[in-house]
Amino acid sequence: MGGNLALNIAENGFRIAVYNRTVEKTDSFFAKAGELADKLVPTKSLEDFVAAIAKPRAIILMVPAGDAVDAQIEALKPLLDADDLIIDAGNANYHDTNRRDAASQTSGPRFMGIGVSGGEEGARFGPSIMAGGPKSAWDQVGHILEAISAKHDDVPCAAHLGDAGAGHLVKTVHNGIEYADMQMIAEVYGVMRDGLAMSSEEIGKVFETWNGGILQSYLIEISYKVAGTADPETGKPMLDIILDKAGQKGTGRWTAIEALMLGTPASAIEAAVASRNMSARLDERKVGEAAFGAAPVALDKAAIATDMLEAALVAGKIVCYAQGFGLILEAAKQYGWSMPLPEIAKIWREGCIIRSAMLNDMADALAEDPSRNLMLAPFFADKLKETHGALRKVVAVGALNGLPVPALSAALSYFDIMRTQRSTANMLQGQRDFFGAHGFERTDKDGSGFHGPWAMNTV
Ligand SMILES: NC(=O)C1=CN([C@@H]2O[C@H](COP(=O)(O)OP(=O)(O)OC[C@H]3O[C@@H](n4cnc5c(N)ncnc54)[C@H](OP(=O)(O)O)[C@@H]3O)[C@@H](O)[C@H]2O)C=CC1
Ligand SMILES: O=C(CO)[C@H](O)[C@H](O)COP(=O)(O)O
Repeated sequence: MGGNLALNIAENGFRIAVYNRTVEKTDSFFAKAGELADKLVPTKSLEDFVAAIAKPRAIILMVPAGDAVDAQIEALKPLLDADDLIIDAGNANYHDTNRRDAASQTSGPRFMGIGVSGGEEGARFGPSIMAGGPKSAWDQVGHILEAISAKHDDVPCAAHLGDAGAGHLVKTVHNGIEYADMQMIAEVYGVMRDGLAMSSEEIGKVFETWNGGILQSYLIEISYKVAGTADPETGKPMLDIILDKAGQKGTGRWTAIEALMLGTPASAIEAAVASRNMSARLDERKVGEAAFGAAPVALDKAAIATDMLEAALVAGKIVCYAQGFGLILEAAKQYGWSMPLPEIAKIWREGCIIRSAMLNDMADALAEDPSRNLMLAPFFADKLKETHGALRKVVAVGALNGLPVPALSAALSYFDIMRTQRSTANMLQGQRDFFGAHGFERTDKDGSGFHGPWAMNTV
């Protein structure tokens, strides 16, 4: 990622010094830089690297999140001036970014956290960039970040979103949405593979068709490419060769943790994280299959049409984005960050992993009213009215036939709960008051702290 960002910066006309702790990697990177070599200054020590940069310096770190970032900051600090700027462009936990931002304000150098999305290709040719930190830092480097970012109709997909960890929080939620979007695609893949006995190639063709419609997105595009690719070694579909154990580096989990901490619902994202955790327990799943038999039951071909799966995905996707934007809104309130929601939707339209046609409509809907639940914006409310029946059918057919659809199911439950005024939480409040005298509000009177007659009944 770091090497590709450096090449992107060089290609946009900025001279850039580069350093990697493994010197041979810097040498081979420089040797392969071709005509961009003129704009690159390879260095072999941190001292040489710092000396090669014009003051006030701006340094981008692209190393694994956590201890490596702290270690790199500590190594750089004695070599830098107070008005120099360190930019952490990795997938940092935003609480770490808040901490590093606070520390930088007492002793310098200045600090900025930016989220970069788009994978290696995005880093090289135009990622989406979510920046947080002091406005003065954005004023120093914003023009470079905008130049290297992806463009949507010539508009840069890079923006300053707020102070301290605001950029990394938005990148984390981006990844949480990425997890849910990917999981829901995997779930409809499962219905087609195990329920409808479709081949990988057939499923790939369905995804390809969907990519021409409302679901047009990078993730649907790569899904049809993954489904349609054969293993060069065996000639079998790649999907039949890839082990069904999903990895994760932590950003999806951080999103779920953050939602729980902020008390905002992100159930589709939580289901996606839990699904990756379950997928990783292959040994336990083998024992489970031996004990109970595999869950999936083949469906009658007429039980579900692929159009219905497409509509279910549309509904699920709207809910998952509504939850993601709701989480960003809640964090913005908590930290007093500006967090321009329409701007966030706009910078996700190109360059990043969750780029999709729907983000255009989301940007418009959030511009109308950023604090409204996205599913209530007229455009998305109409889409949900058209598609929630399909979501219900897919979840029901899945449940009845052992085809797990946890993220779609979580999305449906959220939709049903959030459109129902009278929930079942009165029972929870009654239980809480019974065992702990926690008190409740009444439907027929103002005020709080009312109690039921339980003590009397149990004496
Ligand atoms: N891969 C992706 O698609 C994306 C990754 N990211 C984020 O970007 C960051 C980098 O990821 P990526 O490029 O994929 O990772 P890589 O593992 O490919 O590269 C990591 C880099 O960090 C260096 N490094 C590792 N540990 C240390 C350390 N303790 N001190 C100093 N340098 C260290 C490595 O040096 P050496 O070569 O010597 O090992 C290498 O240059 C991560 O935070 C990741 O989450 C963000 C968006 C997308
Ligand atoms: O940030 C990214 C894309 O936006 C990275 O690709 C990220 O590492 C993917 O997350 P995970 O490894 O947990 O699936």
